[in-house]
Amino acid sequence: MTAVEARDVKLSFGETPALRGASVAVEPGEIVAVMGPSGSGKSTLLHCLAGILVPDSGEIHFDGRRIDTLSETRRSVLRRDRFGFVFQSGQLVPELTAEENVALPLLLNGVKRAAALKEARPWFQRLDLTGLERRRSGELSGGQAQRVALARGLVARPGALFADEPTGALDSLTGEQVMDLLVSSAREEGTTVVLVTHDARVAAYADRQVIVRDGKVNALVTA
Ligand SMILES: Nc1ncnc2c1ncn2[C@@H]1O[C@H](COP(=O)(O)OP(=O)(O)OP(=O)(O)O)[C@@H](O)[C@H]1O
Repeated sequence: MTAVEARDVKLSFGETPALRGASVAVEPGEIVAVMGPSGSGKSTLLHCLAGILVPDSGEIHFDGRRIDTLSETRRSVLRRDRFGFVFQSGQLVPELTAEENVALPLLLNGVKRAAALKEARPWFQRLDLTGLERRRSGELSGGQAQRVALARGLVARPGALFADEPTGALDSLTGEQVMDLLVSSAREEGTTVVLVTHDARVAAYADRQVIVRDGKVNALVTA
């Protein structure tokens, strides 16, 4: 059984076809990098796989279950309970401390504040963020903020982590540190990862790379 799968997915924004029959199947625990030129449909594919966008046709499956036919409410519950997300930058809540940001998915899942913060704290050591628990996002470097975002993406032990250019705003050394930690944490947790990047060095951390071109996944490269 695949963990995350798109079958012949088509999606247009008005007159613009973003996906023209995209298929990809990700195994449980696999880390797949989605590469391809700008505008080829990478983010749209990620958003379809994560149940954010609903394709015009085709199917999306998670853990053997079709998810594109679920209601918006059920998809949003699925995203909250089973998926983690890391985006390019700026996605921490500025009013919250770093540890509150990490605890956020647990709080949204109904975990009590003290218990959520207790679960959040070990991630600071794991992701080399010790001492930064009480800082707000404005007081963190770009790399620190991305590691906080990564901790937040993984804290609720999601079945799948969806990352869209998670190192896009970082210099290459900082980006590699974030990727190292993303890959090692995902492997320890057995989390399936779908990662959009146009950086070949970032994609090299994945088990497998797929290339999106003109809205189709038309090339497979084994890393
Ligand atoms: N919300 C939207 N409304 C209209 N058109 C959109 C929207 N989102 C994406 N598109 C169009 O769909 C196509 C695919 O976009 P997408 O963002 O998936 O590409 P991408 O490969 O992720 O690009 P990039 O690498 O530049 O982020 C592009 O032609 C884009 O202009």
